[in-house]
Amino acid sequence: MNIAVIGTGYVGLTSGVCFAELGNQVICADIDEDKVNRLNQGIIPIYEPGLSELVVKNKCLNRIVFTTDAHYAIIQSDVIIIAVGTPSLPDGNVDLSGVHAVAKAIGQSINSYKVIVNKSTVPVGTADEVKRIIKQNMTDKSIEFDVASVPEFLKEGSAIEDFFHTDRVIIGIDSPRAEQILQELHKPLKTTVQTTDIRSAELIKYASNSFLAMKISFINEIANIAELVGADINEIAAGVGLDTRIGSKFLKAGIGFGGACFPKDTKGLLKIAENKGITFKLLQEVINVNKNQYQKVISKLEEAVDDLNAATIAMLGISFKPNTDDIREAPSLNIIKKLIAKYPAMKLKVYDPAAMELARKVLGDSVSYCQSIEEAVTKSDAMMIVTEWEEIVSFGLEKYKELLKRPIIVDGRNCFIPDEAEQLGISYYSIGRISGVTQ
Ligand SMILES: NC(=O)C1=CN([C@@H]2O[C@H](COP(=O)(O)OP(=O)(O)OC[C@H]3O[C@@H](n4cnc5c(N)ncnc54)[C@H](O)[C@@H]3O)[C@@H](O)[C@H]2O)C=CC1
Ligand SMILES: O=C(O)[C@H]1O[C@H](OP(=O)(O)OP(=O)(O)OC[C@H]2O[C@@H](n3ccc(=O)[nH]c3=O)[C@H](O)[C@@H]2O)[C@H](O)[C@@H](O)[C@@H]1O
Repeated sequence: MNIAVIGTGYVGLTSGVCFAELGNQVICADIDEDKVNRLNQGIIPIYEPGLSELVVKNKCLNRIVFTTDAHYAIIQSDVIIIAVGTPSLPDGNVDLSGVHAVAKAIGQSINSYKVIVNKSTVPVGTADEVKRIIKQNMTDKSIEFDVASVPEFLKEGSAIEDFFHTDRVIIGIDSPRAEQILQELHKPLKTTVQTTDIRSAELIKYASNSFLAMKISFINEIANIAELVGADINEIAAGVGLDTRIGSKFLKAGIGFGGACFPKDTKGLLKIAENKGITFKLLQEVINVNKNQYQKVISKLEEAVDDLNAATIAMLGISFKPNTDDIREAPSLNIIKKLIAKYPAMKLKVYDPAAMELARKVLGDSVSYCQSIEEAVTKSDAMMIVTEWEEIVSFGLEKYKELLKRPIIVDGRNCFIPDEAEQLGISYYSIGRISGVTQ
């Protein structure tokens, strides 16, 4: 099948190259000239395991090309996937300007029957708007087209794995002709395909992300109770998760959810409801709990270190989760901002296996950047773990103890067992567990 993907970010690039890998001809278009130039040289603009190899392979096989020319991408293709960003506006509503711009471009360029697939996360009713904008901009009004909603469920850090082994494909559609094409396109994924009406598909995406966010805020609230009553949140999550009606995933307590999607999509759903006169109080609380959760590591650091203004603190992990360089809405940024404001003389040494370049752009010279865990931790008065990268966990408690000036670890991701830290003489503070403080 000939496919155009408009918007070559985390979703567009991943789905574009995965559809190419399945044997389709894919043209990826993006307005970011620099990104397209780099992709044409085989340079991948994001850190995503396995992505580079797949792009290089499919470029060599001439199954994927990158261009800034959306017109070219549109006229060459039978299926056009919209995968542009849909960030939050200051009032929490969703910024659809990118989606609208693509719809206009499709209307202006459409030359034959196309299926337009919206993969961006968009409020209910957007497919209708896309249809209207395309029609408005068509010169030959006799050309037929269909609009579908096929939301994306991949996670950053495991995007390729998630694409090929997704739990489900949701096809929101109102035309048998388009449905057949999209069934055919997704057939090689050998997964459950649910076809539904377009509006339900659009809402399935927000409901899914908000439900997962709710699980995280719920377990974080239980963690806060566990800490006060002397229980262990990891044990609790394991026990609760054994109930298959609840499930064991997304019950990891920590410093709250970040990233480009949960914070944006929970706010987005709140607005979708509000615009229909509904106050989604439960979701509002999910957001409220998350807003405070990052402060846990700060209060624990304050408890552990007397004079933070005179201290050198190592911070390990900046990305919003491991295996990505994405720092959008990362809890690390809030932690850093707050610590700097409260303790202007504190020396903050940061290290992340992949996100240093992006962090530098956002944080400037407000922190010291380190090339390695060793550099960050050596002679620091305490360290914080903010992202549970494998490199950071496998470094091991013994080595941390050896390098730190004072053996204090504030772990926002529960990477270690408190008793083991205590046995090594480390003052270990984690989330939802009794702190193994040694004097
Ligand atoms: N990042 C993720 O893990 C997931 C994201 N989503 C959703 O997918 C959508 C895209 O997200 P990301 O890939 O993270 O965004 P991104 O910000 O990484 O990429 C968006 C791309 O679209 C390009 N773009 C913007 N306007 C354009 C236009 N008019 N024409 C052509 N290109 C244009 C930008 O230059 C950028 O390269 C969002 O709605 C997001 O909520 C859904 C599932 C997973
Ligand atoms: O719409 C999207 O963009 C995507 O959003 C999330 O994917 P992603 O944001 O990449 O990453 P997650 O693994 O979901 O993690 C999100 C945040 O929640 C946190 N988290 C996750 C799981 C958990 O148990 N505890 C927890 O604190 C992570 O540290 C991270 O900050 C969803 O998991 C994807 O299904 C969805 O497609």
